[in-house]
Amino acid sequence: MKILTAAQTRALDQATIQEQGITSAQLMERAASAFVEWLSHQFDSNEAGEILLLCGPGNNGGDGLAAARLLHQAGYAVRVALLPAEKQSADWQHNRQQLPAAVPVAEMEAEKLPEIASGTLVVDALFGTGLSRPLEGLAAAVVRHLNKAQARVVAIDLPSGLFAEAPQPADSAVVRAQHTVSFGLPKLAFLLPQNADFVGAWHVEDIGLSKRFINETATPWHYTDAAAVAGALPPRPKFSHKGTFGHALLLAGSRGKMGAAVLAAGACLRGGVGLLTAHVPGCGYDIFQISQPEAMCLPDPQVAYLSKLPKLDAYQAVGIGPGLGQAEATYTVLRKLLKNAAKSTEKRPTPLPLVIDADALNLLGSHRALLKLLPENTILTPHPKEFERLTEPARDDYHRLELLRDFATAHRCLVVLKGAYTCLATPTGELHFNSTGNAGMATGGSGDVLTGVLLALRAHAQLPAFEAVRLSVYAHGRAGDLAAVHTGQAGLVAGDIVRHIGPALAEVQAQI
Ligand SMILES: NC(=O)C1=CN([C@@H]2O[C@H](COP(=O)(O)OP(=O)(O)OC[C@H]3O[C@@H](n4cnc5c(N)ncnc54)[C@H](OP(=O)(O)O)[C@@H]3O)[C@@H](O)[C@H]2O)[C@@H](O)CC1
Ligand SMILES: [K+]
Repeated sequence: MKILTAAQTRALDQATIQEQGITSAQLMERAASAFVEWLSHQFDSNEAGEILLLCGPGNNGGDGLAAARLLHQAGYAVRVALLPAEKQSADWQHNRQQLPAAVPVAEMEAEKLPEIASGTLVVDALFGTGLSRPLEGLAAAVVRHLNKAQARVVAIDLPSGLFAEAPQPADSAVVRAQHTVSFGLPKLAFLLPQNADFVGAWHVEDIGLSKRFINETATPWHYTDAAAVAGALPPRPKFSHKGTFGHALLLAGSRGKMGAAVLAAGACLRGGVGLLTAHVPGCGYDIFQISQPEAMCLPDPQVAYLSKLPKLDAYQAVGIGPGLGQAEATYTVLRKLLKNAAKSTEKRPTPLPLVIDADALNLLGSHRALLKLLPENTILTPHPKEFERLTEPARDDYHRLELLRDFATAHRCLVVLKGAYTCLATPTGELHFNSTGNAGMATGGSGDVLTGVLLALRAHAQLPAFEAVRLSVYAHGRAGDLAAVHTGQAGLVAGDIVRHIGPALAEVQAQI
């Protein structure tokens, strides 16, 4: 699913109106009906009580006025508070005229802000994508008044005061909504942690916007939903054998952190790899062999950490990092791996696919000269702190996305920035936000599991790099969601994610 800017969204409205031969008031009616349908599913008229709709002067306010009429007609008790302005949009005026006289309407004033009793259901229809500057004066006072009340707030399209794709100055007034109901496509602002308290739970309602316009409009931002990955995993041919799905090498573990190696290996096996060999420090040999009998194991001559790089000829992908530690000898292993993976051979004309995680990322951060050795299409999986060590501290979440995009394009690699909406940056500068996963996955070992899935799907001969990474991230989150059904979020551990990778991948497997 694409994510568009506010300006592109306005053009999308216009394209829809022209293409479908409807008026802008009819499109507004669709938006308001979709909103009212969502609201009435959520709250019946008893639960809702008297609903207060705060309406601004533009089309967001127009949506609010149309919603007030539809709610009134559906038997809800409503009252409207208008934000005074010099001019109102044409569709606002149309819907103001259509509002039945039985609906109480008041104009807000600085000294006469609407009373909002605790628990009141408030619809925020002050400003949407037309916000052109931070709120001040009466508008800011209304928003602060609303945020102080103990109200249940549902925002139409965007919480008022929030820009759709840019940061607002610190301390500016923004509505804190429990729910945001938007139309057609999600907005970039919904996906960033710094906006979580404003946006609340967000929902996107279909209002029949022009598919042609969406297809033809270029954007760097994408949202990976079920439709984006449906059928992405090729079916396993009947006459396949273990060689068909690649042989992966995992370099992982150090004394006290063998669990990371075991989890990554388990995830790689459940991710469908044909063969897996793990290279682990001597102290991890028994641990690994006993806990992963399906994998092969090469012990390093060093007991506590990795000091040698095995020959790479037999492998289709290599993962390095989980539980690795940052010993000097291990840094040498990483440097050698980057150099050898980049070399083309007769059997392998392109670089050997690599997945770099955890301490291998920290080693890259502390030896940045290694960055220029990264083979094309290498996958890096930092969390925000690890990413900062590779680049610089970000001013805010929007700046972090810029840094992410710059890093992926400069180093021609795929960077998976882990978080609630894990963001995959591609060498061409696209950003793909993942839709699956839950807060239960914020637990030790989750990242090691992702590395294992990535390793399996990168070893898969039929999956190009980008598809393999997007699918791995999606399936990892989905496995966490399936696991949480049984464990609850608090009870979820990384091993539960491993056990649900198979079912998650089965959901996205192409059917023939
Ligand atoms: N996308 C869709 O598919 C559909 C979208 N629809 C809806 O339309 C909404 C967008 O409507 P919109 O363009 O009229 O903008 P909106 O947010 O109402 O505000 C504009 C007004 O606010 C003013 N203003 C701006 N900033 C201000 C400030 N800081 N302080 C004070 N004033 C400020 C601005 O004035 P100006 O900037 O010109 O001074 C102008 O008067 C969209 O979010 C969705 O709800 C649906 O109806 C149909 C389907
Ligand atoms: K709003």
